[in-house]
Amino acid sequence: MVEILIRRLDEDVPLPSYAHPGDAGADLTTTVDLELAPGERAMVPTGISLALPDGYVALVHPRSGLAARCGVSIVNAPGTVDAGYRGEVKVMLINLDPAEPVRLRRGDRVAQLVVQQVERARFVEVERLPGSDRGDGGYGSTGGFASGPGREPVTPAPLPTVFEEKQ
Ligand SMILES: O=c1ccn([C@H]2C[C@H](O)[C@@H](COP(=O)(O)OP(=O)(O)OP(=O)(O)O)O2)c(=O)[nH]1
Ligand SMILES: [Mg+2]
Repeated sequence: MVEILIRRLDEDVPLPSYAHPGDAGADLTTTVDLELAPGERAMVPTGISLALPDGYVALVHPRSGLAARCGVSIVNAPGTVDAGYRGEVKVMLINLDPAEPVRLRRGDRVAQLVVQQVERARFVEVERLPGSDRGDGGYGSTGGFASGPGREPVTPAPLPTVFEEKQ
């Protein structure tokens, strides 16, 4: 078990806690009351900052209960808390419900922190990559969608290039 140094930025803020032994995610709470209209997002403070050991990351994951009951998710899920980050951990909540606003109170559990070891990579540039069974097949290349064929992945339409004369 890894030890993580933690600072409370707000009195009474509970430390992240695992609801059950064996849980992967430790719950984070909001330090503010907030209301999110349908489609609205907010950067929600958790009142804690961390010093993760080198080689670790903390990922800010949504809670499935909030998602299932209220349609609340995290815009950048999972958020990445880098080992060197010493600022307040924040949660970018979004209300994806098309009709209902959602109200959250200070102390409500709004996200869960998953701590993981990470591998750092050295990126080695080459002219040609080694072949593989999959090759460049992706984005549904193996089939199996209920909607069947005929629906293509959405790709952005190119914007017309506008040249502005500089004076
Ligand atoms: O859900 C999140 C995501 C990020 N962070 C903090 C910790 C993280 O180390 C820092 C930067 O996050 P990220 O690298 O995802 O954002 P960026 O847009 O790349 O910003 P930067 O240029 O500061 O790296 O913001 C959070 O508190 N919560
Ligand atoms: Mg970054």
